[in-house]
Amino acid sequence: MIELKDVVYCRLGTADLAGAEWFATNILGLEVSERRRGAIYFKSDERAHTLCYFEGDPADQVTAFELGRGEDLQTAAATLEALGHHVHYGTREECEARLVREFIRFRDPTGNSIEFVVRPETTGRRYHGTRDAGITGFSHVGLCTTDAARDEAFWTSVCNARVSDRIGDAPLMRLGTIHHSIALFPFHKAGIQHINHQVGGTDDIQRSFHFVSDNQVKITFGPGQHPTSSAEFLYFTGPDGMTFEYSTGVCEIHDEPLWRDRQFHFEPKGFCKWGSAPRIAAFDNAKGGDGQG
Ligand SMILES: O=C(O)c1cccc(O)c1O
Ligand SMILES: [Fe+2]
Repeated sequence: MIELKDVVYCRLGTADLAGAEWFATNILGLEVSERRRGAIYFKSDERAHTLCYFEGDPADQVTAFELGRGEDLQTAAATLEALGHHVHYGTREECEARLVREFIRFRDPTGNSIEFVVRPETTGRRYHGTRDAGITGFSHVGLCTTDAARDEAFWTSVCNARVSDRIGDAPLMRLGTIHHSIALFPFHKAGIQHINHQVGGTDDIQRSFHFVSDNQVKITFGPGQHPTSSAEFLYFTGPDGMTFEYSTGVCEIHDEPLWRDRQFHFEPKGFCKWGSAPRIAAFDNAKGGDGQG
């Protein structure tokens, strides 16, 4: 069993690095932690970085998870190779570009590019964005899946993810006590479906609803409240069509052996208690999988 501790960063390719920086700082509210040739690193909490935009193909999207120790990485690589995944060992330069000691990269069964990393850098310094979005930290990622049952089995039997709830066939899975760190949404191709940052409270969600729409950024869902995690949320569209979510009040699961995953409807009421309807293809049965949005 590959023991994942947490989701640690996303890397997103873009043809417009300056535009991505503008959005990440002025709309999303992240802090630039470092600029390097062809890449900008963003901070959202005490970690050295939780998002990196780099000059490249927008289809080049990576999600990274932290593992315990170097030995665990060797074991994980052997497990993945035995299952037929091609595993790439990060070179020294690639490790430096990710602020980690070691990492491996492979593709999940859908084809999502995944990195397992050891000893990602932290700063011990709090994050301070120039726009006060109230962000308390990077929290979860939604990945596209072309076969939810197959990919759920990968994350829960090859790795240690546990299903907290399902919306239709979409599993929301935890790695620690937070309701979910990774979620899988049926779609016709691989990719990061959304990137979540937690914010301090309802005020931040409401303030961002106005701020984001006043700045001509497309709001695709919310404000609303998820019946699953009970988090209040807002979704909007970033560079290259990426969906970003703010949420607050995500529940924690502490009764680990007793918790039973619950089944919710894959329709607006399974996604929102307040009556908001998603305008996000992978959240919509009618559109999911046909490639729109
Ligand atoms: O927080 C949740 O429960 C949730 C549910 C559906 C989709 C999401 O992105 C979520 O974060
Ligand atoms: Fe989410």
